[in-house]
Amino acid sequence: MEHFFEVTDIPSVMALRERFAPVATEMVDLEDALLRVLAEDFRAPGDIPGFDRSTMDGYAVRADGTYGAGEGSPAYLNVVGSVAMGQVPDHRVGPGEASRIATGGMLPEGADSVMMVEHVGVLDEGTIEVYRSVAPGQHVVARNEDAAAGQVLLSAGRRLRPQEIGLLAACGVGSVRVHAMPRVGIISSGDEVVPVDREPLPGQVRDVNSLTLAGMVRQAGGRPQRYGIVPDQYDRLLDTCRRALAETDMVLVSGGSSVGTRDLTVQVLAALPRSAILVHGVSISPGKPTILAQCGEKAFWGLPGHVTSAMVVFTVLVRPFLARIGGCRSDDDVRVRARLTRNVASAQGRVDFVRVRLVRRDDTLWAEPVLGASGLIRTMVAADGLVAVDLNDEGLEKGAEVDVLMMLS
Ligand SMILES: Nc1nc2c(c(=O)[nH]1)N[C@H]1C(S)=C(S)[C@@H](COP(=O)(O)OP(=O)(O)OC[C@H]3O[C@@H](n4cnc5c(N)ncnc54)[C@H](O)[C@@H]3O)O[C@H]1N2
Ligand code: MOO
Repeated sequence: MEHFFEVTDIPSVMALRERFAPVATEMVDLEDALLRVLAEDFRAPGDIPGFDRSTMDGYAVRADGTYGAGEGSPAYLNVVGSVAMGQVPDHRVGPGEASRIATGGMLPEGADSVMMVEHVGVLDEGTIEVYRSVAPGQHVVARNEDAAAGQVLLSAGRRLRPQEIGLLAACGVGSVRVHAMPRVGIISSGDEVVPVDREPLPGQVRDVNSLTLAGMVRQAGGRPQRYGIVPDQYDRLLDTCRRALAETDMVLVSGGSSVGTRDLTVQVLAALPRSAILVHGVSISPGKPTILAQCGEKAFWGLPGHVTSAMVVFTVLVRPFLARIGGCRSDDDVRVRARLTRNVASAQGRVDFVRVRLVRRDDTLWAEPVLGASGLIRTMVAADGLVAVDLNDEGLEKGAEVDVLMMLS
């Protein structure tokens, strides 16, 4: 009987991440920093906005001079000047005084709040009456409210979204140190696999995995590098794997990861320079025949050939490793809560990943299992995410609340 591999559970695979160090860093212009991973803590170089700033059109005032003011008992203030936008006011505001100010203007010395123009009556050029009271700080953004000088605003390992780029821009940063985008080599293997532009003969299939995996690498902030399709020949596979290993930071080879006579991947990975097989078989479904080798400092994955299995393994296992070598310390996973539309059966001793489609009905988000073999790409096309049925569960019941791990779009 064919000896099958020992399986490793998901937490044990995840613990292996620390064997792989983040890739080098580089400086990029702020304009090119979107979705890159910050390589060092970023501290505010000064207070932002740097001056007390009005958030309304109106009059800069001293709050204590407005206390008790109302429609029937207005407070009277002398207008001592106007604040020009983008300039330091040339006057101060004393007791019983006010200064005209627009949204974004710098508060004159002495003023601590802003009275909205709607709550003011102009009596003459130099006098207003105010019909409300304001509290100190009302309608004002303080000089260090966005950031105080020296404060750590962004920690290393953070993926930069448009708002983080905006914060860096507000701090006057023109370029920023980020981790390089990890290069990920992608190899498809199998005598039956043909390029997408070729008409498959009976028994052949077009190469799907090169494209799906390249797309997922990109979504995860990596740079895919494709090495095409290699037939089930030891020397040719070894040669291509060696080249990919030398030229990239992590490699994925799909197909041939199981235990069939032509499943060469594990032998090839074991023959790579400074290689150790860390995992051959993971207690998940789909995706059990997954291999993880360490070749020198780099991770080399053997993914199942089945198109859905390869995508599930990427989502559940490879992506966290890619995040790690990309220097990312935040969890990029997006999960939503939903209720199952039907019972889901599962085997004990492995984590089953059920593909689900999300449907909103009666104000409830429902997860509807998508059925079909793991060799069918249409099941992934129909799915919005994955629901994990735990190692010790025999299944989940209709109506059960579940976490849906979303496939990124
Ligand atoms: N006796 C057993 N047989 C199998 C087991 C098992 O436990 N015992 N596991 C099954 C599972 S689960 C999977 S998944 C597959 C994984 O097998 P391999 O990783 O060795 O993959 P292949 O046999 O090479 O291919 C599987 C399937 O996928 C197609 N394929 C391969 N590459 C591509 C590609 N780039 N694009 C599209 N389709 C691809 C290939 O033609 C096969 O149909 O093993 C089971 N067997
Ligand atoms: O792992 Mo296989 O991927 O169950 O289809």
